[in-house]
Amino acid sequence: MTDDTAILEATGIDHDYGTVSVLQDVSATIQSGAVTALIGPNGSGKTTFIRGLAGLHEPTGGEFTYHGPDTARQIGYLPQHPSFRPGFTVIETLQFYTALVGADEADAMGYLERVGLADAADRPVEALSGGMTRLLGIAQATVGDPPVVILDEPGSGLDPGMSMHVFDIAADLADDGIAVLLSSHYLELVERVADHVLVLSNGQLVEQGSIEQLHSKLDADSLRSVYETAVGGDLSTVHVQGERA
Ligand SMILES: Nc1ncnc2c1ncn2[C@@H]1O[C@H](COP(=O)(O)OP(=O)(O)OP(=O)(O)O)[C@@H](O)[C@H]1O
Repeated sequence: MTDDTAILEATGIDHDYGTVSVLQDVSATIQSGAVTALIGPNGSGKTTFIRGLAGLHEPTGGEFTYHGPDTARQIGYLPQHPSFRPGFTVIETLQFYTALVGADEADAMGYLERVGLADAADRPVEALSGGMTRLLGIAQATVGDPPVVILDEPGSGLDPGMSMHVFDIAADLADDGIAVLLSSHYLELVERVADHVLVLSNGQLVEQGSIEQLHSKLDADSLRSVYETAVGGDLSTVHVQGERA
């Protein structure tokens, strides 16, 4: 993995909400053919950074640069709380998204099969459980085969088997050459699939590297131990940025 494969780049990103600064000078690259994991405590700025990478909001400072091919869809995105327009079935919903990116509607079932949701194809989206809605969100993020797929907490709300399955999907996408960025609190699963890890704490990138590099740098034998050393402080308190916590 070298910078030659960097497809998405964040340079000196600052993000403020009003007077509250939640990201400070964050720089990172996302590589093709690799899973990059973004980890950090609640409120550390992961979703804010991810939404910026996905082009959903402008940073206060710095810039995001996309270096990839000029495809119909460049970045697929799973939001932290996916929701779909009621009144349509699962397959109709995915067919809508495939049509939107100019892909073949007949491919919709393939995207559903990949996330294990084919049996729910004819179910109305409002009848899906929380976990099934997230799986549909992951399928939606891959529609049109974008070269970058960004998944905000893909394992959240899924049972242990399905969360392992979605991390395996992320690894498979990377094996196919896609740049995958995911955020997660499931450190054991991150450790299993991530090629590169970004550790965000209190709005700053405090560590980054491969699992092996982080183990060796922080003299740690697990990602959990890397996390605890890198994040430090009181792990049982949410640090509310801009407030005294
Ligand atoms: N729209 C907003 N307006 C004001 N503050 C916001 C907004 N969105 C997020 N924040 C604040 O920015 C900080 C970072 O939030 P963010 O959602 O990026 O963190 P996170 O690392 O994704 O957290 P979690 O792991 O809990 O999902 C938090 O203090 C949050 O309250």
